[in-house]
Amino acid sequence: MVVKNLQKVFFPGTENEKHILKNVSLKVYDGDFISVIGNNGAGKSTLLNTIAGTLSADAGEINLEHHNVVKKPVSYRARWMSRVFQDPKMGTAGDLSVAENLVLAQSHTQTISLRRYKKVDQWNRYRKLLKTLNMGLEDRLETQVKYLSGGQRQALSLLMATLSKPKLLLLDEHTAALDPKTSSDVMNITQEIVTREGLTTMMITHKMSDALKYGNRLIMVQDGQIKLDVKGEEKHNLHAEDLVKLFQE
Ligand SMILES: Nc1ncnc2c1ncn2[C@@H]1O[C@H](COP(=O)(O)OP(=O)(O)OP(=O)(O)O)[C@@H](O)[C@H]1O
Repeated sequence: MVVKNLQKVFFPGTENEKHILKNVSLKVYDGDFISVIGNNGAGKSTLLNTIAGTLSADAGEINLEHHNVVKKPVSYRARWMSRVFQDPKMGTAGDLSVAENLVLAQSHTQTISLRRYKKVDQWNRYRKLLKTLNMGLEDRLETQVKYLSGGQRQALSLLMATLSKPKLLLLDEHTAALDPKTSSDVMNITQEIVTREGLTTMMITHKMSDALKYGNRLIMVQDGQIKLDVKGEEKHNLHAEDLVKLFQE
């Protein structure tokens, strides 16, 4: 994905006019796993929202799979993108069972009927996939999702978001609402799925330790611009204190 000169202005032409994305350009390479950090209000979610299409950009380009999607609706971009939000309830349907949720996620790219999901091969496939999450969900295929814990539900959201192997996975503080142990479990699952499927991923996090530990690349957004963009060895050599200093500049 290539983002070029992306701009977002809230309340244009009024005294409250706010330039939130100031000509942001970013080249995301296939297989990049990017941690996105930055102060509250820096523009991280706005960046993800304009990429996903839930917010329209005021100027700039977003090139995805050789299409400039900047003016395309969310539904058009959704064929290439998946997203997991902070609230585990956002990515799953509480009144449907675990299996039914997986059918819905699969029907994103394939025609599959809710009535036929119990076919044995499908059922076994789901069981196998759920087992990889290590959250005991493989034995709860018929449980309504609203009865799962936040961690189980977020792990399921992650599985659903990645079932159709998106070209871009957007994680918007997806572990922020979880307790430390569950958050760490969900991060490990994230790492495993992203690596196994080779998914290109952008993950907003406020946890410096996660930003440093996970992914091959780290960007810091500050005041609507990309202040830091490091990868590989350079990222590996960064420490939390370096980031804290940058936050204060
Ligand atoms: N729909 C909106 N209308 C007006 N202002 C908005 C809107 N969405 C975000 N903003 C403002 O844009 C700025 C950037 O918000 P954004 O949510 O992108 O920041 P963030 O870096 O994700 O922050 P946080 O870490 O707190 O989630 C903030 O000042 C916010 O108040």
